[in-house]
Amino acid sequence: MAYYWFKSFHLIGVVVWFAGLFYLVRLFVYHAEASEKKEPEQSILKAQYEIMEKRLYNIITNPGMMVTVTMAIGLVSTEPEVLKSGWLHIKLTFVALLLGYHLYCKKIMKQLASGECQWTGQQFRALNEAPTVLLVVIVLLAIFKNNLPLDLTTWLIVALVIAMAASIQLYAKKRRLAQEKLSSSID
Ligand code: HEM
Repeated sequence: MAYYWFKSFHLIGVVVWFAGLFYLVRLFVYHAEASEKKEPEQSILKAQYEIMEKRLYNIITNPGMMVTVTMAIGLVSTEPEVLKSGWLHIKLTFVALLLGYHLYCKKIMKQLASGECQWTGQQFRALNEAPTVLLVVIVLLAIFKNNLPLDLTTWLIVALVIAMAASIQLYAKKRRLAQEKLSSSID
């Protein structure tokens, strides 16, 4: 029974962690784009995004990560046999990348707060696709385990996910260009 409790809260942790990661980098987009605004709007926006990022990281993203990892430890200690599974080893490699991404976001947050970050909004938009790829791979490994098929269906699904991510980027770019055109015609 303990295993099911750990698994339930492992999944709840995953949902919270990813909600936090996705929203955090979206805030980085707005934070970076605030540099294009005139004063005092720029300083007001930057100060506000800094507060929002810190709160999001401390109250949602970090606790989500901790719950996921703690419950995962609960899972493997209840059923240590699972540690011998090949799929878990591959999954852990991707989880390590995800943890690296999580820590990198914290570094960016500090750089944005100190005004040292050189990233543009467009670069943050692209960065925000990285956890999507990790999410898809980790979930597929957790569900299919050692039977993850590498056939046409899987590659079609991967292509669909990439196409969706690319179209979101293109749509955002198109919308931004239209916005810039509108504001230059007003000026
Ligand atoms: C901290 C490292 C992690 C470890 C050691 C770990 C370990 C495990 C274990 C042992 C299970 C139970 C498998 C089963 O009973 O069939 C599980 C389930 C699951 N994990 Fe993780 N996990 C980790 C992180 C993650 C992350 C980051 C995600 C999502 C991005 C994730 C997604 C899932 C999913 C969707 C399941 C449910 C699979 C099922 O019920 O068939 N895990 N995990």
